[in-house]
Amino acid sequence: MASLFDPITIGDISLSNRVVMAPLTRNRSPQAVPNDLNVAYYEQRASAGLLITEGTAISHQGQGYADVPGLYKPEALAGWRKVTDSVHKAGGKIVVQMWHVGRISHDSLQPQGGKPVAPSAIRAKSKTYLVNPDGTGSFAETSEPRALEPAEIAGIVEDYRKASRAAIEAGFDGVEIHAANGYLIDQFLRSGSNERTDAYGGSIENRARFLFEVVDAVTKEIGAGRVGIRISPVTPANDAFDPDPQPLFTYVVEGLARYPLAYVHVIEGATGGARDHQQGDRPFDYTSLRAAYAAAGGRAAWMTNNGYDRGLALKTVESGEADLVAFGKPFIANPDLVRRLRDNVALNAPDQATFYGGGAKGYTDYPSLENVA
Ligand SMILES: C=C(C(=O)O)c1ccccc1
Repeated sequence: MASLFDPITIGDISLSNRVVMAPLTRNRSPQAVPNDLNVAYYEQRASAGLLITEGTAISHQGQGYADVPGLYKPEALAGWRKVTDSVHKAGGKIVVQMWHVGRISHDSLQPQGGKPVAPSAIRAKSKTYLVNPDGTGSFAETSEPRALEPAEIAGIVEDYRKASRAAIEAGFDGVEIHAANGYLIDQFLRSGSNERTDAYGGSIENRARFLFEVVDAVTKEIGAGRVGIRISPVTPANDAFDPDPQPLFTYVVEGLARYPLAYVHVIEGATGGARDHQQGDRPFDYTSLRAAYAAAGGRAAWMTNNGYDRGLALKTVESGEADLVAFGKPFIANPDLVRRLRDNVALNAPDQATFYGGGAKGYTDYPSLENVA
């Protein structure tokens, strides 16, 4: 029977424990370039079995929020190299979450102030984070997107491939493909955001086509053992919707089973919200999802996320329901979360007011136990 604190090897990546820092957008990398404050933030949390970086844009077009990092500028890759070197020196492992936001963006953030791109020209009822001329941050309505021309899609797949190569060259142990939370790949998957009538729309197979083109390109480029993928079958985040998620995501995981991936990362319920959130007329069956993955030959580690506390995480790993558990907000406020979970020590409470934007306050100033001893 495995414990949350046991080592595990996921694909080509050996981890010292099964506590994962979930990707957390913090909007503290102006010009999309990781800086020394970001280095300190990740280094402080290097005792995690695995760090997954905040969403990191694969291209300027894939950028949807102010001050999030990228993988598409040489200076950004140099900044990430400082992060990966410091995390490795501290004994940690880190993968970068590769992100294309699709329609969850704003004209002011897009190349030449153009429209964000999406499977279809359907505006999301959602908001994005902008930095005002006076430096203050605020959330604004996402802009009306334009539908991608079929000929443009191969270029975005190429951007994922290039970003995955750049990630390895910047010292990352691997990448996570962001296929969750109503961003571009998820926009293709869900019928609520994909009304295409070409080979990328309509049937489940067609709506999943873009996802598998990305998985194919990235695993061929850096090896499947360095690739994880994040999915969120029923999240309503960013206006994501599909009335029948069970067959859709069963098809997705059965396809993922063809690749010897490092891990599959599943957000259970509404991201940051109710674990029992459902879309359509029946509760989503996560046990069946994993069973379908295994029945199709899938052997990658299974990582779960969303609203886990210590007790549920211990039970979930000990029961074998999951191999790893990812924690978001608890890692914001507890750089030494692994030690606190292991020793069953009270957690610092996160300060929601400093989640997005700003500097060290609410970012690198949360105390570790050694600071308070
Ligand atoms: C990358 C995000 C996600 O996956 O939901 C994100 C972006 C902005 C705020 C919170 C989360």
